[in-house]
Amino acid sequence: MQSPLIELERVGFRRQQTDILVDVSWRLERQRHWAVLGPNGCGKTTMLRIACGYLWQTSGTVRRLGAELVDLGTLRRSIGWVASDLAPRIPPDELAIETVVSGRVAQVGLRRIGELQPTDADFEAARNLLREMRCESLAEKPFGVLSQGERQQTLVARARMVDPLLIVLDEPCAGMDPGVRERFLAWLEQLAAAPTSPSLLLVTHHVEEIMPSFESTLVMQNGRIAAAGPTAEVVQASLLEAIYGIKVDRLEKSGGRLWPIWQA
Ligand SMILES: Nc1ncnc2c1ncn2[C@@H]1O[C@H](COP(=O)(O)OP(=O)(O)OP(=O)(O)O)[C@@H](O)[C@H]1O
Repeated sequence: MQSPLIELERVGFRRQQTDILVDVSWRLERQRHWAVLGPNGCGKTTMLRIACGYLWQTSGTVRRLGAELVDLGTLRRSIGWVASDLAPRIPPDELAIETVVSGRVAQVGLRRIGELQPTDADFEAARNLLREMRCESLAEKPFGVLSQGERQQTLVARARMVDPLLIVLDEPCAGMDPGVRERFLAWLEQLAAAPTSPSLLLVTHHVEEIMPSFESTLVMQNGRIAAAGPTAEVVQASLLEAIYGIKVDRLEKSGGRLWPIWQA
């Protein structure tokens, strides 16, 4: 049996006399998709940065790709990180296809790469990815003119250039209007349901963004795991009320998704 992609065992993270993560134990199996929920500042990003080897825990054990010590190069090629701090760093005049190709060397801005010149094969691979992900039409557009949804699609394609085992999407729908968001989520669901998809971790503040293929959900509160398991069991009105401190009138199911109706 293959080892889990990531295993956290009683992980803690402490900074400036403050416990940011406490006793976090969680396991991400290969080819599973998880959603991560939790109020602002509860430790979601910190936990994922530790899980992906961008930050080191101050207590507990983390196994990435089945080992406590993994070569950082291997780790970077195995995990794609798509977060809001990435898009502003992409040169606006860079073509989307170039942005995707830049994922090959995990560097932002293809034209700054210098010695590591991309090959025709890299461009072909990038174009194939965009085609497979049904966004080939973006290829020749400058990154700066893409919509929020198209930017996220391009960044996911970029993350896939190294054929990662896992892609982390940290609030990918932030700032999207409802139409852009729904189109992006439909596209994400197609990707998640495809047999070639890497594991996907979706951090979100909005329960309705948890698409049906995200069968598991992790909920954090105050640096601890409040619940983790099958989405349908974990995402309950009582839990949402407890973590967000606001009444839920009802939780409706539509299109395989859960939609909380918050009480005014
Ligand atoms: N290096 C650090 N030093 C001190 N405090 C930190 C550090 N990193 C994170 N924090 C604090 O830890 C808490 C958790 O931050 P984190 O970014 O993980 O939360 P989050 O759940 O991702 O929040 P959001 O939903 O707002 O993005 C926050 O209060 C943050 O200010």
